[in-house]
Amino acid sequence: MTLRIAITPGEPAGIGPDLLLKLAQQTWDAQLVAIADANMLKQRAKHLGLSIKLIEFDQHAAATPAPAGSLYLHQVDVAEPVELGVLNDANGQYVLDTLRIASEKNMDGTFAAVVTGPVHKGIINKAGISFSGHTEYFAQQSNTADVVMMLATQGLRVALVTTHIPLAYVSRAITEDRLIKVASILNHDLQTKFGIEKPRILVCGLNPHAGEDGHLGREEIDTIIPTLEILNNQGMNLIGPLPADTLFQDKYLNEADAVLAMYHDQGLPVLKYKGFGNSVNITLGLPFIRTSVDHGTALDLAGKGTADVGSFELAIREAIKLAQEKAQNQ
Ligand SMILES: NC(=O)c1ccc[n+]([C@@H]2O[C@H](COP(=O)([O-])OP(=O)(O)OC[C@H]3O[C@@H](n4cnc5c(N)ncnc54)[C@H](O)[C@@H]3O)[C@@H](O)[C@H]2O)c1
Ligand SMILES: N[C@H](C(=O)O)[C@H](O)COP(=O)(O)O
Repeated sequence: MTLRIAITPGEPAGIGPDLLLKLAQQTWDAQLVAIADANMLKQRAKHLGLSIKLIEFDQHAAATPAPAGSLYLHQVDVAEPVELGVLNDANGQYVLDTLRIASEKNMDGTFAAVVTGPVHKGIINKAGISFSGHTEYFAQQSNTADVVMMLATQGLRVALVTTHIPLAYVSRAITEDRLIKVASILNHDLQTKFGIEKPRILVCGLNPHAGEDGHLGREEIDTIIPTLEILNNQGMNLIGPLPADTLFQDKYLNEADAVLAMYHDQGLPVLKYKGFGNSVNITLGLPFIRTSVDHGTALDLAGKGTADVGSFELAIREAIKLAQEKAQNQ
């Protein structure tokens, strides 16, 4: 059975459309459907010297993969013409509309997964729409209280307790409740989506040297250690809290299935240093499959044809793989 995968190229002035057009030059083992503006894609293809045939998406027709050099399209109009590398808040609503449609059509079963290209959070907010990231947006749209951001590259998976919040709020956001929910979703999805029977998860402390017995902060003693105890008593295999500056060594990572970091810039710089361009962002805990790139809009590279397709390609491959496994298990 051919599965349908929604693709949102993201910010139209960034590299998302370039990468999708490049990837549409090959054939895929799924029906990829771009949710985007046709004229914007055609103009970008022309600029990049790529040939592209856009095929109107009909969800009632049989799902078939597009031939190389073509792409199924669900039309969403940009509000204003797109200038390469130049953000325009008039198109903020367009970006959000592509995400809303992808979400709705994953929820109703039209698509088996969504792969998202990079969006610019700032310009969406400048357009008057409160937006902190796809992870939070899809959670809200699907009425899911708790989801987990996990990025994965060869040999390393990093999941986050907190995502796109100011650093000043992180300590307050690390509660027993949040830790239990995040660790449970991570543990469950490592078992069900990645086939790991009893995941071994390394948990970072929040403070330098995991708080140094309370001398450098008390979150470990007051919240993290007691919560890990509760979860380990329930059968999980959580190791920590460990000092985040030294846990990212092969001798620890080789024995682990994932690292749980307390906040965005504790875990992701390590992951991206190891695997930028070869990593995938997966939202765990959603009622549908969502993968994404490991990079942003790279406005400096839009239209140049030099942006690396590696992460977008991996995100599509991972979405297809997860969707095929889900279909087989249903
Ligand atoms: N998945 C997403 O939607 C996502 C992910 C990360 C950042 N962002 C957003 O992107 C915007 C810009 O963020 P940023 O400047 O911190 O990060 P960025 O990833 O856009 O750029 C950082 C650097 O990496 C380079 N780079 C990025 N992608 C590349 C690629 N595919 N090939 C080669 N080089 C690449 C850029 O040229 C730049 O030098 C922000 O609004 C941020 O929130 C979105
Ligand atoms: N935290 C992600 C990263 O650094 O790659 C990125 O901001 C995208 O997050 P969403 O998938 O929630 O938009």
